[in-house]
Amino acid sequence: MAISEKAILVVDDNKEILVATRMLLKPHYKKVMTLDNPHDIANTMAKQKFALILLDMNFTRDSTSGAEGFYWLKQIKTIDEDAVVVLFTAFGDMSMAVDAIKQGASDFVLKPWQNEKLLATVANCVELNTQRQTNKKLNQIAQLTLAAQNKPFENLIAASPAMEDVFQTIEKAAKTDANVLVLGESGTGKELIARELHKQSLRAKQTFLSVDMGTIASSLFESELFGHVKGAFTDAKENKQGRFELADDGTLFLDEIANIPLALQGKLLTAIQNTMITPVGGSKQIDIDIRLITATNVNLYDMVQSGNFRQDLLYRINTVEITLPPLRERLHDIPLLVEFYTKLYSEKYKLGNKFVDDKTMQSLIDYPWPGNIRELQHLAERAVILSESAQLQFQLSNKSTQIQSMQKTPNTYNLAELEQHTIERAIKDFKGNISHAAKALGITRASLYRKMEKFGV
Ligand SMILES: Nc1ncnc2c1ncn2[C@@H]1O[C@H](COP(=O)(O)OP(=O)(O)OP(=O)(O)O)[C@@H](O)[C@H]1O
Repeated sequence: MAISEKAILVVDDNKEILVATRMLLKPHYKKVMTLDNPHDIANTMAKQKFALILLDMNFTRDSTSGAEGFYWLKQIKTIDEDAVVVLFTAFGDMSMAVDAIKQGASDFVLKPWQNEKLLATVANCVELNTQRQTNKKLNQIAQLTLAAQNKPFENLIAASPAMEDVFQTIEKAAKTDANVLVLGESGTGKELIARELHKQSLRAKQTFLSVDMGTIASSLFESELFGHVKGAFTDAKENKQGRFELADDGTLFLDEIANIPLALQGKLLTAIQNTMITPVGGSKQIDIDIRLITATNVNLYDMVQSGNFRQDLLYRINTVEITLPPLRERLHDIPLLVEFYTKLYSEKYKLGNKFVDDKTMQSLIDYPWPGNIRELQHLAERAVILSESAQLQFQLSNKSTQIQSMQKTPNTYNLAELEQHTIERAIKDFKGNISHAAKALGITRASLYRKMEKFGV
């Protein structure tokens, strides 16, 4: 067995015992210290961290009660609550053993001991100490991560003046239960803002439930939002709670709110107004208490004008409105975001330190970022993976070529080129609304994003 680096302390007033334990343990543990006076425990513990303390129960001659052992056990635990202590005595009995464990000892050894047994007990307890230390470290890391995540604006990178108003509105609105509508182009961070509002709200410890209305088939909208009862329709084999009920007491974030069909908009309005829902096929109303945050990259006011969005619903959901500026209007943020994501992906893929030279950074600041922060994030990830040196190269798509290619149908039979062209055309025709473009293309939003990434659209 390899010699362990761990330190062990033995405390006993019988010097023969100290010599015997030292001889037994020394071949296995690098540091074995002994004390014949328990009053020296505090000083010794202050100088050295021990993986295990073997402690005698009875220090005064003729004493058999174990009271002294319990006293010193308590002192050790006061100094270090994680200390692993094994008590030994010549007069032990089971009830004393149980008491010792209750008071924080990890194990109990009877004198005279069998060498093998004592070594096994020591090895087990040293392992216990290692586990305790690891768990403590993990807990600390988890707490720090949680604290970092819960710090206001911790995950939001923004230093540009254009974002100052946004942060101020979040601070004012978060603590109220007001409904918030977040507007902004695709990829500007609307969901992140919704999460920030929740994090700073009085509901922070409750659920934050995000529902992307762009990915739910319109025939399932009502059941997804309000739930259904068994037998309500062919596939309704069980009662199912809807998103409103699942988010009860917390925050419900409805992304791509413009995708809700007119027929359901009235039901949504009633649910918000009455703070009650009725599952599909059910007759019982259920009270709900949610904070509603909605988001869209479509101009809802235009939709109201064209009769595609109910004005009364718009006025219900937009008590507070937050408009996120596109990245091209947040020039100060571009270098910060580039650095943030470069570091993140270099660490994630363990690719060492990467950097962006001034000329490249300037080209990133000048680039119009049609896909906003999502695009920057993807390009940074790709640059980190593909760059052969520490100096990063970004593959920015050329906007003018893009616009030209959008206008002409390519004279080719190449399927990939035709696919790219159709995707670009759909995005253009639906004015950047990814949900609508994906729907028209007959694919999901996630798959459209993947294809956009692949073609550098
Ligand atoms: N201020 C920011 N700092 C760091 N990362 C950000 C910031 N804003 C957005 N991001 C990142 O950009 C990506 C897109 O953000 P998000 O999904 O919130 O955008 P969105 O506006 O909701 O997009 P969509 O309209 O397509 O749903 C996410 O990975 C998010 O973490």
